[in-house]
Amino acid sequence: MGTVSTSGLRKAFGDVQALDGVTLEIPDGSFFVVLGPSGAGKTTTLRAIAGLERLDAGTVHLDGRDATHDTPAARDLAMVFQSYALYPRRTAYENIASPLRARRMPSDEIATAVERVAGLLHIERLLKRRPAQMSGGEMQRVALARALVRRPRAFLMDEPLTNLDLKLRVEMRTELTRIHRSLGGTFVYVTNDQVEALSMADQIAVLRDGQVQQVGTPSEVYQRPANQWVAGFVGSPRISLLSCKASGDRLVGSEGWSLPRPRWSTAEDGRPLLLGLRAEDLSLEQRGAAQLPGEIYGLEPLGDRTLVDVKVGSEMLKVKARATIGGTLGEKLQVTVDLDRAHLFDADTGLAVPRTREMS
Ligand SMILES: Nc1ncnc2c1ncn2[C@@H]1O[C@H](COP(=O)(O)OP(=O)(O)OP(=O)(O)O)[C@@H](O)[C@H]1O
Repeated sequence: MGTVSTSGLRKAFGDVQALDGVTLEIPDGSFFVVLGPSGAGKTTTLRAIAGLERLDAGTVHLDGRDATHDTPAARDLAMVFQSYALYPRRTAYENIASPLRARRMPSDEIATAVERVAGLLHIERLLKRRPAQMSGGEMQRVALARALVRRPRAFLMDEPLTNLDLKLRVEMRTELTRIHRSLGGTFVYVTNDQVEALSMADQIAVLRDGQVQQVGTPSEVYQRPANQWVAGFVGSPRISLLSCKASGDRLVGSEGWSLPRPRWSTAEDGRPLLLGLRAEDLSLEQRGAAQLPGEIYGLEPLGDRTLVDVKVGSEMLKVKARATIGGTLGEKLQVTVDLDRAHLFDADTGLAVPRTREMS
């Protein structure tokens, strides 16, 4: 088993409220990602689970049992840090074997376990080398292998791919999800990289200023962000937001535009709203009744497509268009909006406007 739950974790460092009531239910066997910007409290959450942080309030339960006052060792969790923290004088084999040696496992069993995990991480040929003879990416794999060689209750990983170059990072994302599937343990993985979170997680908890903003599957967090902040943090390019109000069967923009009111919207007439539109839900092709008038402000060719900045009054939309799009700066055009995929947020609270049940 490897269920991890936290309830109302609070921790202040001087004036900084690093954790402000963090409650998480991490199911056994899940790949659970804690996502948030720098300073959100991700590392502190992980350290609290590991027993490395003295909490001001809150509890940590492991497999349903209160472990709040257990020592780190008694919790039986393996932690991988951003820095590899390998023993410099030991070979990769000895580094990976060290947690098993500490548990006095017989050496033939250790050899089998190290070979198995080395195979999983494709590092068989590195086993005789010392850290100084390895690249950063290789050391990172050895550090992961050292954590994965045991079968702890759960694996806690703090941005373990941060020090890798982009190509290796992308490869390791696939590797880690594959390893998770073949090992089947609980992974609690901290990152500030939303692509990493969306591509690897079963469940994502989005953290900001020590508070959980939303917990959900990657598609829930992306397609049904709980609030304007999550909508802006998850997704690249960033979601565009236009101020508007609902009025009868129309949405009326502060910049003078008007769109049919989305069928799913429960927004109250006259209340200040923000219409959230992702770049892929906008098009420069003329179809349908939902169109916004604007002018081209910028063109960013990305190879397979072009990102177009369109000015709508004083507000800006990012549109994902075909690579072959023509168009010149200042050109007037209409942007087609996929209203079923649009988002509405209350401009005062930032909370997503609830959707009618049949459209949710
Ligand atoms: N030992 C400490 N002493 C003082 N302040 C701390 C300490 N540890 C963390 N903090 C503060 O608590 C807040 C949360 O820090 P934490 O490291 O948990 O954030 P994070 O989300 O992991 O950020 P990053 O992505 O930059 O690692 C930050 O404002 C940080 O400066």
